[in-house]
Amino acid sequence: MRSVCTRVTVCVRAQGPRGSGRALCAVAPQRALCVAVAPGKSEGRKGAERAGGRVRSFQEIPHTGRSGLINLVKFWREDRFRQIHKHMERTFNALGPIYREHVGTHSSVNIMLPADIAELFRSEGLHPRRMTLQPWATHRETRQHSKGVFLKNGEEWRADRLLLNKEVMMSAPVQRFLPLLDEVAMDFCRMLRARVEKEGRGEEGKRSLTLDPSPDLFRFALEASCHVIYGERIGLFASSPSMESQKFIWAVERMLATTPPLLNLPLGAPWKRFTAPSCLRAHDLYSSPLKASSRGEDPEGIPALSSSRARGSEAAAGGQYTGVLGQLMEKGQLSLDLIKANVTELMAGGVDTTAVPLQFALFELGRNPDVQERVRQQVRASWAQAGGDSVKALQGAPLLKGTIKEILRLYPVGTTVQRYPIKDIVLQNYHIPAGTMVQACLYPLGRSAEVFKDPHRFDPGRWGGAREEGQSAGGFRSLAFGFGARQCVGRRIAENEMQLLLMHILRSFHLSVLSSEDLKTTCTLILQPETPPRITFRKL
Ligand code: HEM
Repeated sequence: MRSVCTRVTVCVRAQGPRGSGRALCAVAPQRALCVAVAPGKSEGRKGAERAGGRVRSFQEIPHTGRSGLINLVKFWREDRFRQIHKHMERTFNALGPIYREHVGTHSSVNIMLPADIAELFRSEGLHPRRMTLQPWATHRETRQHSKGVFLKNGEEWRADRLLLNKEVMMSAPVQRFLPLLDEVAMDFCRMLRARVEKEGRGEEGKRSLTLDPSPDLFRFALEASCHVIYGERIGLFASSPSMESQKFIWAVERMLATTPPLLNLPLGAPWKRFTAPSCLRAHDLYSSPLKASSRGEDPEGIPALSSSRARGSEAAAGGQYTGVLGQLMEKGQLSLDLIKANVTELMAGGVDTTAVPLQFALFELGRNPDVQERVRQQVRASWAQAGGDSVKALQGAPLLKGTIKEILRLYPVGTTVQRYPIKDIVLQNYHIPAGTMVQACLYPLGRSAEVFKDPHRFDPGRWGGAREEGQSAGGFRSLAFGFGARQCVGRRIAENEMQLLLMHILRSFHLSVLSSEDLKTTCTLILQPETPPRITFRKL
């Protein structure tokens, strides 16, 4: 063993509301400490070969400090939770492509190279237990979660997930809900155009306005999710949303706000806040359409949504699309409790996950005018060819898809994807026992020069056609939505929602930013800008 001076890293597991393997909050204390590093630690596969074919033991994996307790204390004291992505990047640079972390009672093995990630996913690892967000979840379940009890990807989960996939992942339902997303995206642009015209500067018809679009993007994502999930608009772009919509928005906001603390500390104060009367009311309200429909009576408080149920059956009879909820209820294959759970999870997972990458996308397009123009040209050509049909136009503009992939490469919403291999595996020629928590670290992967040519360049074209980097070298480079049976169930909603919005924005506005400095980012539940970027929208 040799030893090098590096910073100690501490991590804790914090699974996201999407079951998304929001993996780590970590800390790199400022004081440099000496940590043991195994031979060959930074030499990757070459080092492994030099070990003479012997598979090295788990203990030999380079690590960031042995005492979980000390690490945990430092972790809290130094408040490094928020810089976990940067910390991981630094640690890989210091220790090589695999390292262990130990904090409190949690430990993980971290990897970042596509070949290792492929090996991990092929090993059919178990997924961290899907976090139970529903208000009707028992406290016992949450305790189990905190103790690290994990469910297998068992039959019950799989059956539930396959039914859900039929409503949100497969091509036929996606084609049916695309117009719903498109309607919201067009409304967003209409609203923004009116605002630029009213509040902007410059001559009429060419005015520009600089603003922080994050609150509007949040409203867009919430409105779009509701439209797809409930088949109903909640009126967030209306000049004055109805009282019922306001209550619903409040309920969703409360649910989103009270969930994150639970993920790290399921017991104690955060749990009390989560179950506090006001919050429970929020949850009740939030799920009341379902509760009421299960009682066979009109739900109180949310006429907009209750009427949607009534209209839903009429619409269904007329062959109209009734939203994911309507479809699940009509088909009746899932119990009402499971429908509630899934709808809650879709709502919890579907708002900031898309609103935040859209902030990054507007920023990157704004600071890369040439790229912006290339994407716009393609969008315009495709729009003209599609005769103004948004859904067809999307297909003819692959740079939009490339833009989203590129944004998620540079700014992955969840910084890691986690698995527990069900059998022993070998990574970087180290033995990894079954049941070890292994994390694919997406932020360092996306910014690695070993994996991407010129990784800091924003280049949506790198994902297109023959040049597609993700494919050309064996894949496992674009993993923001996870992988396999457990991949993000909202993926098709998210991809299409973001692409449609960007398409309409690029048709309507030229984007620029005041400063092209890199954005400072922070990792709370998801990776986001420390301060939302201000964007200048100039009417085209
Ligand atoms: C850019 C947007 C998004 C990203 C990057 C993202 C990312 C992820 C990731 C990494 C996972 C875990 C996958 C795995 O472990 O293999 C996940 C799971 C999940 N996501 Fe997303 N997500 C996004 C948007 C959404 C949206 C819009 C929804 C809902 C409409 C959603 C709902 C979920 C749910 C319910 C799960 C758990 C699935 C399961 O375990 O069965 N996500 N997401």
